[in-house]
Amino acid sequence: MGRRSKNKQDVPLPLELDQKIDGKVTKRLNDRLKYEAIRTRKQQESAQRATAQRAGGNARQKPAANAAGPAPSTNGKRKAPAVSKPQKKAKAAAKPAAESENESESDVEMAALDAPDDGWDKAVLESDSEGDADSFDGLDSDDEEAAASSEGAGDSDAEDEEVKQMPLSLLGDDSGSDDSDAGGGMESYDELDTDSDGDEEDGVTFRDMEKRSRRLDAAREEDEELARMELDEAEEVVEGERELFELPSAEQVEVEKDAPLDLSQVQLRIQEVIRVLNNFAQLRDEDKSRNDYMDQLKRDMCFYYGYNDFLMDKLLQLFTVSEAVEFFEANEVARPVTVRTNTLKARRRELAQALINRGVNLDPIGKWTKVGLTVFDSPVPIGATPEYMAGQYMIQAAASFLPVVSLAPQENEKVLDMSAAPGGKTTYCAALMKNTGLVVANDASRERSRALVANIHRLGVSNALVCNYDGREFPKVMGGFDRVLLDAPCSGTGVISKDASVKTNKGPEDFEMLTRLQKELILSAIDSVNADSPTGGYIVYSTCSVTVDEDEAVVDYALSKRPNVKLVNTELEFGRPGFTSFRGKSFHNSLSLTRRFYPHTHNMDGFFVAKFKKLSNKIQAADNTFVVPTGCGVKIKQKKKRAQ
Ligand SMILES: C[S@@+](CC[C@H](N)C(=O)[O-])C[C@H]1O[C@@H](n2cnc3c(N)ncnc32)[C@H](O)[C@@H]1O
Repeated sequence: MGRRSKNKQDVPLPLELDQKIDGKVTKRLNDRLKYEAIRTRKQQESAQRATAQRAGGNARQKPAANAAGPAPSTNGKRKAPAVSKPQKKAKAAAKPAAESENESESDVEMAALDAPDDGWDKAVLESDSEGDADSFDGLDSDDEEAAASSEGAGDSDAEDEEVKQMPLSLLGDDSGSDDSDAGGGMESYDELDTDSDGDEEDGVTFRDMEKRSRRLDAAREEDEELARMELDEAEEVVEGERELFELPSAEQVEVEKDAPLDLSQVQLRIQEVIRVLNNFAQLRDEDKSRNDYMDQLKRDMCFYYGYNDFLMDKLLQLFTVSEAVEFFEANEVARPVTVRTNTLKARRRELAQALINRGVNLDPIGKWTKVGLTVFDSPVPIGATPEYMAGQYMIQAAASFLPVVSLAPQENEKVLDMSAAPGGKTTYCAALMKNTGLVVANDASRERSRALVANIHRLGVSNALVCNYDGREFPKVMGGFDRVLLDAPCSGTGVISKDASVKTNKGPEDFEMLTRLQKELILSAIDSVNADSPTGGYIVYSTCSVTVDEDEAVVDYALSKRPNVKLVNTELEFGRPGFTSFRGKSFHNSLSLTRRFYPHTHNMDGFFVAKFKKLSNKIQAADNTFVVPTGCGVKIKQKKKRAQ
């Protein structure tokens, strides 16, 4: 079973349901408990502030509740906060480290709690959003470019309105495609403020807004700091009072098999065991080994998070125990919904405006992509807007952009997407190639290819050819590609937040079968590329799995079987280097050029990307002959190398 993820984009559940899912305590509930005391205190503060303001006082008062220390628990004793340090870290890590500026769910809640009670800011925000539709209607792309190029000189109401609605980060980025940047856009609210007569008529200027906003930010930061201090203090007290943690006896373990503890108790034990493991010399029980603690931890984490033993073992091999918890926690939270602008049909700025007009709350994904948007919430189904129907965007996970960014297909090239359905990457390739050249979109599954064809039509792709071969046969069907993408079938351990069944539905045989297939496919992908391509000669291998067996081990196998390729830089700006050794096994040093992406560090699906350059179409065989490999070990002998 395990904990279930809750999509930030979902309609919020009623509180009672939200707190208990599958009868288990969720992290959300823990967060709520943690912040309950703070919320109560803030309400008191707010009331005090209002009283002080009514009495003519201007100064921000230090909250009395805080001066008195944290709110006492019901039994009058200080209690440890419900959320562990590892969880706090996980929460912080769930913020996109590399680029995105999304707030985590509970951060958003905190921000809401911090909102002043006077309603002023809310009123301003509401009136802004009411103006959305008018301000963007009729703004065609020419107007938009003119507005952008006049940089700050705009004095029309429409421009003022536009600036109020658009996220600042979009204002400075008018590219709409990966390779162009029209620049322009307003730089800051200060500039805008120079010509905001219309707003002054309403008694509110942008400068006012900005000042108020800064004051509120400062107040919020102060509050957050106080809350942090309180929590740390409470944790320290508990730390000091804590008794030595004892592992359950063998009998207790047996009893728990039939009558498991409730989730909050298991969660506490997980925290305790991690605390011991992280300070083993000091906190261990002399009679217990590290393995004893690890065994208990695995049992508890399997139960708490709902993984099978096999996958739990595999994942624990990847991370330290603390980081493993961060990974598991991140898998309980849905990744942000992201869309890719289809630059064959729209520019990102225009698309963003159209969606904002529909009340969609969005932002660019990050600096690394000029076509991605994160959708925070939407009053309309994001997969059913007129813009979606018109093919202006694809709903696509941010991590799924990465293999295509790395592949970097060029105009007029011949590109193979070896396992293409449902077509997120095929259609991105076509867009980067501006519908020129040829994209062969292959997938072994005819069933899945229906969605591929539908997406190709919807997005207006006209340079794609769809086929249904087993990728392992491909070199015998067609070859000479400038670039090949192999987004391989995999176990999906990077996308557990989307598909929790991955936690339990794979065992050792599945991994064996998958890795064999991946190894055969990667050789076919390499053999399908023309090393003499004037513009390319590249292969990108990607998976949405984080296991080394499916990632580095497959790439290392390819390097050993195909000495006519080498790994090159993925050209991706972030991501962790791949492993060059793992559990006593060494991989080729160049594996450090591959990139790993994790939900808990990058707030995107777990992904792996490796990029090869093919150096020659032939390889030298052991018997000194040169062969042109054609995938899966089928070789055509070439003439013997002349004796030296
Ligand atoms: C990770 S998905 C591909 C996702 C796709 N690249 C995208 O971005 O939308 C892997 C795909 O591999 C296909 N597949 C599985 N075995 C295959 C094989 N032997 N040859 C080609 N495709 C295969 C599956 O049908 C599945 O659609």
